[in-house]
Amino acid sequence: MSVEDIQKAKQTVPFSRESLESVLKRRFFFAPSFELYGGVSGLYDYGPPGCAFQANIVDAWRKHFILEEDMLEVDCTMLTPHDVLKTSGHVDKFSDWMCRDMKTGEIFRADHLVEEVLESRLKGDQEARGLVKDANADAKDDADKKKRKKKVKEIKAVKLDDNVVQEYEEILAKIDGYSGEELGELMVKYNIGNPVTGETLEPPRAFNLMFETAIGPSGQIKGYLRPETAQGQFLNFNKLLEFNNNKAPFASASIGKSFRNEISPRSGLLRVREFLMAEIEHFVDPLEKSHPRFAEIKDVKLKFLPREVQQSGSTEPIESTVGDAVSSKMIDNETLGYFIARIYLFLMTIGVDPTKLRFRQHMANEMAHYAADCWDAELKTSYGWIECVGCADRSAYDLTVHSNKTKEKMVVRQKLDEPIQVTKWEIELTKKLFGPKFRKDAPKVEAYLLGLTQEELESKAKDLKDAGKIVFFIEGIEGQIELDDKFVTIEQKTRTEHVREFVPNVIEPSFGIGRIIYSIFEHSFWSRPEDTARAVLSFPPLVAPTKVLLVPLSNHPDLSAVAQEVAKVFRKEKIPFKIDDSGVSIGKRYARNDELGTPFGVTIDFDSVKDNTVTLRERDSTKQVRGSVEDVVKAIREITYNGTTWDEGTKSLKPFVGQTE
Ligand SMILES: Nc1ncnc2c1ncn2[C@@H]1O[C@H](COP(=O)(O)OP(=O)(O)OP(=O)(O)O)[C@@H](O)[C@H]1O
Repeated sequence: MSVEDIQKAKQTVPFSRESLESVLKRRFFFAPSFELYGGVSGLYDYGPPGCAFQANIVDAWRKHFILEEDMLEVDCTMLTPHDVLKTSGHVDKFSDWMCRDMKTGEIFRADHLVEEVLESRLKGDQEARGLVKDANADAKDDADKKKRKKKVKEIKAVKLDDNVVQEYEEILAKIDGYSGEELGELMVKYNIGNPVTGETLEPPRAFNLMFETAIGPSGQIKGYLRPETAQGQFLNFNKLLEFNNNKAPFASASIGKSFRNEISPRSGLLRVREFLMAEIEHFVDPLEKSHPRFAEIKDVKLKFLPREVQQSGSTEPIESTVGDAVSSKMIDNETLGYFIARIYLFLMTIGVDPTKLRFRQHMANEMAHYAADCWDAELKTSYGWIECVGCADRSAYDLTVHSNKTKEKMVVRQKLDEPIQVTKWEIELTKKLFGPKFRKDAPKVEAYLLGLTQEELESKAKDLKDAGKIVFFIEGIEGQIELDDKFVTIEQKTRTEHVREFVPNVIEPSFGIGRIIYSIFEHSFWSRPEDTARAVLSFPPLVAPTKVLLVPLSNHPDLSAVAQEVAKVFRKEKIPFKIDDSGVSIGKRYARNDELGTPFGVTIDFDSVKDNTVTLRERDSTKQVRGSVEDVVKAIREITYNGTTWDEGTKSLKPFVGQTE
């Protein structure tokens, strides 16, 4: 069955989240954690097919990025001490805006609340204008009708003024960029309160999303569960640079769990409190952000939603090649463009629907102040457009702040062809005076002064000149420290340098694996038009949890014996398979596996006993071909792992019209 045929089937039987959820639950792809105890929102366990699917996606990610790009993988601890996350800015700024209903105690995430309320008012407006089709037109049965009716009831059909519609649309296009204060103003201006009771809510206040903990029995080391894997990679920068023979650019990568205490996690796997992330930190010269392999991807055509389009209140993407997007400066630089294209190619490999993917640029107020540019790969789901991969140019921020805090240089040294004259602030210490004055603290004070940045030295030089002394504090040393020019001199000096030192900039593609997994569930889910109860998950064979369903036609011992022989071959070839020798009809057995997304069925019948041939069935088209076990296994291997098409992979096999579904 071609992609077009599946699209047609999807149009005939519209997507239903309830049906998908029922399949995912029934087949135990994932389930709420601690269900027996009532569950905790935002925490999920993956079952066998979910685990296999996730493992295959991670494997594809590792091959697509780490192997293909020769990245340096690290696996860092999830427990992070306070100082690290204080320096990175997470302790002070990693928060969302929450508001509380003083009467009911309910808590809402302010931006999501504004978004939901305005969206539902716009839907109500559409309905009042007669633009919404009868919600029950394609209801499956009475129960379905009831469910829909309940939903429709929640949306009040109220016509809005045209200018209000425009204001709402503009706000929604910029919803990710508002501050708490701005959200509070919007809530007052548009009378947004508790959506059920209408009660006014407290003004939004910042809620830090990190889970706090204490490390060690004394509880004295304050720490957090990491909210991203990035910090571990930054802190290992010097070791990685050395491992890479001191050459840049290079990239590190890490796959692991991150934790965020989301305010109100309600959209299944899309917003959870513990999730698997795969992150890349590509360290690049700030003056040279071209990419040696850019030519390979420059013709990739993508849908972009740049800042200017969003500012105008539109959500209509622009189609452009990555090459044009970089040369027109829509994307800041080649390396960022290269990664955006590689993200796209990866998402295509694992089964994302290209018509439901766009790259949205962050608005200026949505980006961290240090970021040079940032694009999100957003996937369309029944929950709307969801950010699944962030791709940011974080400039030199992270390495600079950690280096300033720890006084450890984090720089790349590049030998220059021609020496250059460099003027810098330099500090000199009269060390023999430090011992008597500071005793055991002398080394600490010296290290502090020698670690001052150029900006700090400039300002201290001014203090020394104007006030005759410098004044500073050091953590762990009591009181303020004052030093005059007998202890330190700070001067600008010009020297000839043969080596250039620079703090690399970081381009960071950051993948939320769970969000991608859920989006693929939605993108690959459809029902057979001839029997709408028969649902299929059309995963690409590469990532499908199980590749083959092995089905003996009956329980006859001769067939079981052949099945065991064929199973041995799959085991040897390391092709994940399952035998289904349950007594149920072959159609039922296939239907069960369509729901698990198993791409191939291999059927064993009485001819197999005679001539060692088997039937190979393709999940989507239900096409069947026949050949020797050896040829069938070869075809499965080619199609699954080498990306060969069905027609190409099975051309040496004979078409087969035999067992019916
Ligand atoms: N609560 C979550 N549950 C699942 N995945 C998440 C969650 N938060 C972030 N991610 C994933 O991690 C990736 C990188 O995180 P990033 O900090 O850029 O997200 P974010 O901008 O905070 O997301 P959002 O605005 O949706 O909360 C996201 O693209 C997403 O795929």
